[in-house]
Amino acid sequence: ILRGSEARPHLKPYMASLQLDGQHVCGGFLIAEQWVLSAAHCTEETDGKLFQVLLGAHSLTEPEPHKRLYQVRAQFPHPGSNIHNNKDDLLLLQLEEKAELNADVRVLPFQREDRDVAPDTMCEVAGWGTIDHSGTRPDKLQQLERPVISRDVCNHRTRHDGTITKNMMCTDSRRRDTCKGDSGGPLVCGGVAEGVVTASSRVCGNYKKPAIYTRIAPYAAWIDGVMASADG
Ligand SMILES: CC(C)CC(=O)Nc1cccc(-c2cccc(CN)c2)c1
Repeated sequence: ILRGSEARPHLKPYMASLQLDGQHVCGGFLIAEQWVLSAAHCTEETDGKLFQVLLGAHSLTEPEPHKRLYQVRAQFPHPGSNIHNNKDDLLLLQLEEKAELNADVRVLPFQREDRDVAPDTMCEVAGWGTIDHSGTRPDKLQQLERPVISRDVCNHRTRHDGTITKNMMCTDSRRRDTCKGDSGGPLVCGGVAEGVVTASSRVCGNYKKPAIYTRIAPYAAWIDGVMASADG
């Protein structure tokens, strides 16, 4: 998160840190006791290894009462996702066991009605992604409030030039923006997860490249189907 602020500790108890060998790679969030939603492109540099999922954390390094690292039983990238574009950029992770829910670990509901969030709506995004252009990583969760911008503005030829589909949404990226390592985190509008951070053009803080999110509502059936089939 570029030019955000430290989140109030444990006030976003749905936040997950997807880790490899103890290193934060991407964000995610708890959508059910045994399921975390994130971004498929986060698996680009994992060469087949499974993530570990840190829940209940504010600091990535300090001991905290309800902080716990969960093993992942299985990862389900959306079948339509690929490394060449941002399409269907969703990843479901089934935890090895149900997460222990408490004040610092809670499920976040996601939007199921497939209707665009109105432009200028203020939404919030959080993550442990880089906080400056030198790639400095924060130890503590950062947050940022950003206004939604219309798909037409986001698709302008000087912005994302028609690549934003009806399954994506955008927020203003002037100065304050999501960045590397924030992918997979939720865009929360009115207490409901409306989108999942995608890497889009992999530039940060440039107003000509608004932040892009995969809208969740169009994928509700896919999410329910995977959870139902894998839970048995
Ligand atoms: C395996 C993955 C971590 C690779 C990756 O995602 N790289 C990467 C590099 C630069 C910017 C970003 C990035 C993320 C989220 C939002 C944005 C744009 N606001 C950029 C993402």
